[in-house]
Order: sequence, then C-alpha cells, then structure tokens
Amino acid sequence: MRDERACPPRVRIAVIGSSRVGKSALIVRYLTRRYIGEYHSNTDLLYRQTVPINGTPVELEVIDVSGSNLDTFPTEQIQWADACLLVYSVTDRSSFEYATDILNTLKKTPVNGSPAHGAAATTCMPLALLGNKTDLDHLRQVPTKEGQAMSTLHGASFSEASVADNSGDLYRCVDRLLTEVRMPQRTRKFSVTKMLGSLIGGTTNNNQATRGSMVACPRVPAPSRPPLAAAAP
Ligand SMILES: Nc1nc2c(ncn2[C@@H]2O[C@H](COP(=O)(O)OP(=O)(O)OP(=O)(O)O)[C@@H](O)[C@H]2O)c(=O)[nH]1
Repeated sequence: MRDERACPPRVRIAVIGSSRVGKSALIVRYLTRRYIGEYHSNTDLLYRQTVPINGTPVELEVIDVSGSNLDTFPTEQIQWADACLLVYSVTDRSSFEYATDILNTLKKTPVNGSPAHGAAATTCMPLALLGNKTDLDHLRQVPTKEGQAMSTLHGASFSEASVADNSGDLYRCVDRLLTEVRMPQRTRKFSVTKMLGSLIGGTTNNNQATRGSMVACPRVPAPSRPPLAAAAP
C-alpha cells in the first residue's frame, strides 16, 4: 500500500489527441529534453517520473492516450487524471477538430454518466490545449486565433509549440498545468488500480531514455459510446 507520508505528492496527466500530432514526442521531450523522431504505438503508455514543481518533488504520472482509436472517448483515462493536456497539430485541421470534440464532450457529457461526478470531473479539472508543430508554419491549417478562442471558450490554457524545435512554450505549458493541479490530490472516485493493475512497476521499457519509467497499458475497456461527432446533440 502507498504510504502517503513517505511519498511525494502525485500528479496525473492525461495527454490526449489524434494520431501523429506528437503526443509521445512531447511527453518524452518534457521528461528527458530529448526528441524522439519516430515513436509509433497503438497502445496507451504510462510514464512515471519525479519532477520538481515550485521546488517540491512531485511524482508525475503521464498517460499517453493512443490516438489510434478515436471512436472511443477516453473516459477512464480522463477520470484517472488530475489534469488533461489536449494536443493537436497546427498542420492538421482534423486533429484540431478532434481536440475540440473532446472539449465539447467534456463540457456536455459527464464522463462517468453521473451529472454530479461529471461536474466535478470536468469543471475542476485543469485543461490545456496545445497546438504542436509550429516549425511547419508553411503547412499551417489552424490559425493561432482559432486555438486561442477555443481554449478561452472551455477555460483551458492555450499554447503553441514545436516539440521538434524544443520550444520553451512546451515546458511552460506543462509546468503551468501541473501547478494548476491542487495538491494534495483530490479524492478519487475511480479505481486507478483497476485501470493500470500490476503494470505499474512491472515491465519497464529501457529503450526510453527517461530517468523514470514507462509501461504500456492495455486498451482501457471504457464503455463503448457512439463516435464523438454523433454524440453532439
Ligand atoms: N515537424 C514536427 N514533427 C513533429 C513534431 N512533434 C512530433 N513530430 C513528428 O510527428 C510524428 C508523430 O509523432 P508522435 O509523437 O508519434 O505522435 P503521437 O501523437 O504520439 O501519435 P500516435 O502514437 O499515433 O497517437 C513523428 O514523426 C514525430 O517526429 C514537431 O513539433 N514538429
């Protein structure tokens, strides 16, 4: 059992976005300062590392929600998390629309079917919207103003960055999101153990140059729901 007195506070972030927007590259960049050009995975990945937040060591867990299954709303991952980072590529309008759909659905639909929990899970949850790949400005499909407007509408912070170029905005975005999480963390109504089970502390992929650890999570058996577009009234 986790000894809360001995362990640093824990913060959990879900990184969500459609395929190829740079979620894995972003997480690895944030945690290791390195850029991994090709990292394709069709399963969720969990990263764990101790990082300083405002000078205090915090155990950071980041789930990289695979973008390969966009028809399934990442309910359990969102319930698991203390905060969500929604990533799109400024060169891919459909990825912006997916991030927008997630924000809209979070606003309209309780993530576990209960209005009370939905309110708690969404209105109290810090959100950040990040447009990646600004180094490809010549291929841009999503104007900065559109991202800004969308984030304002949903009370999310907004940034644009290039993970490839190692832009400081990426670190500022994640750091801000982490500082927005209230600590000690809120009481969970959802069993994280059920989701990640014995995987945490289990198989570690040593190919990742992290000082922490990374494990693959099986696809979370979230309740099936219609595609996002069909869910909007
Ligand atoms: N030009 C450019 N390419 C990037 C940037 N960030 C990531 N990429 C590239 O985009 C591709 C996809 O990156 P990933 O990190 O695998 O994207 P992902 O969102 O995790 O993709 P899925 O695993 O399919 O969900 C890779 O070829 C990366 O090298 C960036 O800032 N600029």
